[in-house]
This record gives sequence, structure tokens and C-alpha cells, in this order.
Amino acid sequence: MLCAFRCAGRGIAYAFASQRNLKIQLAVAALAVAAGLILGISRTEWLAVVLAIMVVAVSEVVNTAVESVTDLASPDWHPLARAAKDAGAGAVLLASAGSVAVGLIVFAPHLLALLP
Ligand SMILES: Nc1ncnc2c1ncn2[C@@H]1O[C@H](COP(=O)(O)OP(=O)(O)OP(=O)(O)O)[C@@H](O)[C@H]1O
Repeated sequence: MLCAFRCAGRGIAYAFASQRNLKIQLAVAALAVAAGLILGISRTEWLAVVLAIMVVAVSEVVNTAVESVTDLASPDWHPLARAAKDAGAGAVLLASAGSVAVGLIVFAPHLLALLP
């Protein structure tokens, strides 16, 4: 049980160390949380924001796993290696696009309400 947490933590740490995008996404997530606190978003809106943040983070960590296994299995160019890496990148893109949509849906009305 302890090993499961330690190994999972190592995997997340590796993803953070190797993926520059994950650091940028963490900064954006911190901004979203700060905006949520300042703007006083509702419980339901927090649910959407937390889910959006987690979906992006999960997709990046899974993409890191795909990239590592692909590099191990196919260090040389191969169409299946390309398909695997492209699909992993596609998953991150879809998750990021969804989180931008969630951010607009949640925060735009609060920000518009601040306008004079
Ligand atoms: N072994 C390979 N065979 C075929 N195509 C590859 C291979 N490795 C990478 N590619 C192609 O190059 C693209 C970029 O690969 P790369 O390993 O740089 O991934 P990346 O998403 O840029 O990773 P990172 O975010 O860690 O820089 C892949 O999406 C894929 O299309």
C-alpha cells in the first residue's frame, strides 16, 4: 500500500520533471483557483474547475507514460511509435481545450458582472 503511493508519487514527479507543459498547466491551475477564491464561484462551479484541472493533469501524466514506453519500445522511427505519441499529444490537446471551455463558462459571467 505504502509502495503504491510512493511509486505513484515518483511517476507524478517524473512527469513534472520531464514535461514543461505540466509546469505551465500547474501555473494556470493556480491562477484558476485564485480567481475562483477571489470571485467567490459556487460549489458547482468549483466542481467543474477542479475536474478540468485534474483531467488535464491526468492526461499529461498518462502522455508521459506513453512517451516513455514508446521511446523504450521504439527508439528508432516507426509509424506506430508516431501514432502512439500523436495520440498521447491529442489526448492532452482535447483535455486542454475542454478546460479552456470550462474556464470561459465559469469565469466569464463573474468577470462580466464586475464591469461597470
Ligand atoms: N520513434 C518515433 N517514431 C516516429 N515518430 C516519432 C518518434 N518519436 C517521436 N515521433 C514524432 O515526433 C513527435 C514529437 O515527439 P516527441 O518525443 O518530441 O514528443 P513531444 O510530445 O514533443 O514530447 P515532449 O513534450 O516531452 O517534448 C511525435 O508526436 C511523433 O509524431
